[in-house]
Amino acid sequence: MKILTAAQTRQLDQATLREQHLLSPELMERAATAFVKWFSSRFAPAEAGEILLLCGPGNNGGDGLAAARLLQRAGYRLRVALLPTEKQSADWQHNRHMLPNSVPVVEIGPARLPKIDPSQLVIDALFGTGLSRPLAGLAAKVVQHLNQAQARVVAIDLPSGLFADAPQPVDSAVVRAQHTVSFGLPKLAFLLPQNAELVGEWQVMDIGLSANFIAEAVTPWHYTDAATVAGQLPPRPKFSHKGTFGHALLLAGSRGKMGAAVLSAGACLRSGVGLLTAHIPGCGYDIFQISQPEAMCLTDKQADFISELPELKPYQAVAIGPGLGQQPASLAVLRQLLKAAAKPLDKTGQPLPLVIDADALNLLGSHRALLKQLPENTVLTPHPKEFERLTEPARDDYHRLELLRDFATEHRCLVVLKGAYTCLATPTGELHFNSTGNAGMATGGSGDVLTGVLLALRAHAQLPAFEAVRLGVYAHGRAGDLAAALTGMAGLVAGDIVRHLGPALAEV
Ligand SMILES: NC(=O)C1=CN([C@@H]2O[C@H](COP(=O)(O)OP(=O)(O)OC[C@H]3O[C@@H](n4cnc5c(N)ncnc54)[C@H](OP(=O)(O)O)[C@@H]3O)[C@@H](O)[C@H]2O)[C@@H](O)CC1
Ligand SMILES: [K+]
Repeated sequence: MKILTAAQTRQLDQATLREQHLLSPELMERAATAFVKWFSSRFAPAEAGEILLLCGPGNNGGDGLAAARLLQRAGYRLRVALLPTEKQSADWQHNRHMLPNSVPVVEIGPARLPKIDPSQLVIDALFGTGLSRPLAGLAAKVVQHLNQAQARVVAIDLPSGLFADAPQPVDSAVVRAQHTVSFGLPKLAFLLPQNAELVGEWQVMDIGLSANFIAEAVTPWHYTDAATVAGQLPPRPKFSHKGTFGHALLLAGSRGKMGAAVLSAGACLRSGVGLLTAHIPGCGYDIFQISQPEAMCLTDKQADFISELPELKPYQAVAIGPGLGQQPASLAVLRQLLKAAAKPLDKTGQPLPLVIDADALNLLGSHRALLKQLPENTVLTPHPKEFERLTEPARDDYHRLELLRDFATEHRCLVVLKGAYTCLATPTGELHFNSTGNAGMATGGSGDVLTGVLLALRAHAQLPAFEAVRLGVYAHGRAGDLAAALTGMAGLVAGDIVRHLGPALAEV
């Protein structure tokens, strides 16, 4: 699914009207109907009590007025407070005219701010994608008044005052919504941690916007959902054997961190790899062989950390990093690996697929000259702190996305920036936000599991690099969601994610 800018969203609106021969109030009616459908599925009239609808001057306010009419017809009680302005949009005027007289309407003034109880349900239809500057004056005052009231707020399309696709000036007034009900496609602002408390829980309602326009729209931003990855995992042919799905090598573990190697290996095995060999420090031999009998095991001459790179010929993909530690000898192994992987090992001429995680990323961060040696399409899986070590501290979430895009294009690699809506940056500068996963996955070992999944999918001969990583990120999150449905978020441990990888991959 694509994510468009606010400007593209307006063009999409117009394209839909032209293509479907609609009058613009008809599209607004669709939006309002979709909003009311969501609203009534969430709040019964008795629970909602008297709803306050805050209404701005543009089409967002128009959506609000149309929704007010539909809600009243559905048995809800409400009052409307209008933000005074010189001009209102044509569709606003149409819907103002259509609003029955039985709905009380008042005009807001500096000395006439609407009364809001903490228990009140407020619908925010002040501003949407047409926001052209930060809120000031009376509009800002209304937003501050609303936020102070600590009422339950449902925003139409966007929390008012929030830019859909651009950074927010510090201290600008933005509605804090518990729910945001948007139309057509998700907005970039919804996916950034800095906006989480403003947007609340969000959903996108389908209002039949032009599929042709969306297909042709150019955007670096994408959202990976179930439809995106459906059918992407190649079927396992009847006459396949374990060689068909690749032989993966995992370099992981050090004294006290063998769990990372075990989890990563388990995830790799559960993600369809043909064969897995792990190269681990000597101290981990019993731990590893007992807990992962399906994997083969090579032990390093060092007991506590990895100091040797095995012969790479047998392998179709290599992952390095989980629980690795940052010993100079392990750095030397990373160095040798990058050098060896860059030389094509087989007749395809492609470099050996690599997945780099955890301490291997930290080693890259402290020896940045090595970044120049990353083979094309190497997969890096940093969390924000690890990413900062590879680049620089980000001023805000938008700046971090810029850094991410620049890094992936400069080093021609696939970077998986982990977090809520994990963002995959590609060598061509696309950013793909993932839809699956939950806060229960913010737990030790979760990243090691992801590395194992990606290792398996990169070893798969029929999956191109980008598709493999996008699918792996999605399946990892989905496995976390399936696990959390059983354990709850607090009770979730990384091993639960491993146990649900099979069902998650079966779904796609
Ligand atoms: N596209 C779609 O798919 C669909 C879109 N739909 C709906 O339309 C919404 C977008 O509507 P919209 O374009 O009329 O913009 P909206 O946010 O209502 O405000 C514009 C007005 O606010 C003003 N204004 C701006 N900033 C301001 C500020 N800081 N302080 C004060 N004033 C400010 C601005 O004035 P100006 O910038 O011209 O000075 C103008 O008067 C969208 O969010 C969705 O709800 C659905 O109906 C159908 C499907
Ligand atoms: K709004």
